[in-house]
Amino acid sequence: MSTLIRTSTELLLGTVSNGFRSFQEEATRLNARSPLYPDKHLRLRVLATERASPSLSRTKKSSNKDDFHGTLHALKSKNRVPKKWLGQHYMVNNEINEKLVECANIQKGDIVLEIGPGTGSLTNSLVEAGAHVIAVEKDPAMAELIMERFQDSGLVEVVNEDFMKWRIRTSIEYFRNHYSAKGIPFKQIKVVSNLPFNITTPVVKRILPMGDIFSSMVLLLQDEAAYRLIDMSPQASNYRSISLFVQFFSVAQYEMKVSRSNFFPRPNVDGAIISFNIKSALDYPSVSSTKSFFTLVNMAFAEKRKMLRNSLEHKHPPAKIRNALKSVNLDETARPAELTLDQFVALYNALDASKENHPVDCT
Ligand SMILES: C[S@@+](CC[C@H](N)C(=O)[O-])C[C@H]1O[C@@H](n2cnc3c(N)ncnc32)[C@H](O)[C@@H]1O
Repeated sequence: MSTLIRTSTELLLGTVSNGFRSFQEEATRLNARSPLYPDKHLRLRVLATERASPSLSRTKKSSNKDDFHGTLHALKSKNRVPKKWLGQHYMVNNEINEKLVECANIQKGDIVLEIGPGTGSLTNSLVEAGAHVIAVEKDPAMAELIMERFQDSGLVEVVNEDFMKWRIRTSIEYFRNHYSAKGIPFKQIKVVSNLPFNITTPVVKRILPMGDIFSSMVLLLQDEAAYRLIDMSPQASNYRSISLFVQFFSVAQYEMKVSRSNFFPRPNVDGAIISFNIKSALDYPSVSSTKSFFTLVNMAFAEKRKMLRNSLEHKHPPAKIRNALKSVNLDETARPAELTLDQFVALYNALDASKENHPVDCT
């Protein structure tokens, strides 16, 4: 079973009115003395954020724990350095957190899985909406921070694990028992996360096929990745096998663009909010095996510009592919990016049916 860390002490941040000088002075002081800004490039980005985001500059005297200064203070409190390899770009605009909560339609009593809670700014908005949050954080320092922060809420369970290695089904079963022992009705889980950009696709691939556990997912991710996931129009430059995967398992929607100036440290790209309404298995397109369907799709897209009759030839003889293409009204020169999901399903089923009609001769 994964390490479950129950929260222990209340907020370490307090108010941020304890003598913060002007932002420029503070940033310069930290740059000189602390490993918080370990390199020149990061320091420059911090200053650029200040220049590009006057609304954040105005929050200098604010006591909001999740604004720019609150986040800086939380990180500084125990010398926590933003780790680039963990995608630690923290949200410093609470309006965006509230937008994520709104897109996920969080209601009191909902159970939410948050991947990468960081300093807990989104977690806090979820808790304020009345959700029970299971927060999976890879960085032990951030797990400890969030644990301390939400100790008294009784609404946050912190798991210090790499989400990519987290055993979802076993762990959710554990939480099902845990919540029912506390008299909390267990229902399908909503996923809400400001994701580290580098694990976007693997997270989507893990969550979407689990429609029996998860009902929806709202992600803040890299804008470019967002288009790759939701572009369902054949021939579009972003159209690829992951777009078909998303469409197969969910109904996805682009909600809004999020400027890079809302994060600290500021990333080199903008973000976007995408919501996924996760389908249950009954609503999947009809194929004999989702696994072998996606093997076919991936094989077809491995060389996107190649004709299907060539890219699928490792799996099926050319005549069989030609016949299958013809039987579903596709040109024999068709390429993968020209097919809709429905056409891929029809092609797969035609190839699958001809397999049944012509069993391999073993004599
Ligand atoms: C983009 S930050 C978001 C932090 C916070 N939710 C916010 O909105 O400010 C991503 C967070 O995910 C954590 N993280 C990175 N890789 C992870 C993984 N594989 N599993 C769980 N958490 C991860 C990072 O440590 C970081 O706290």
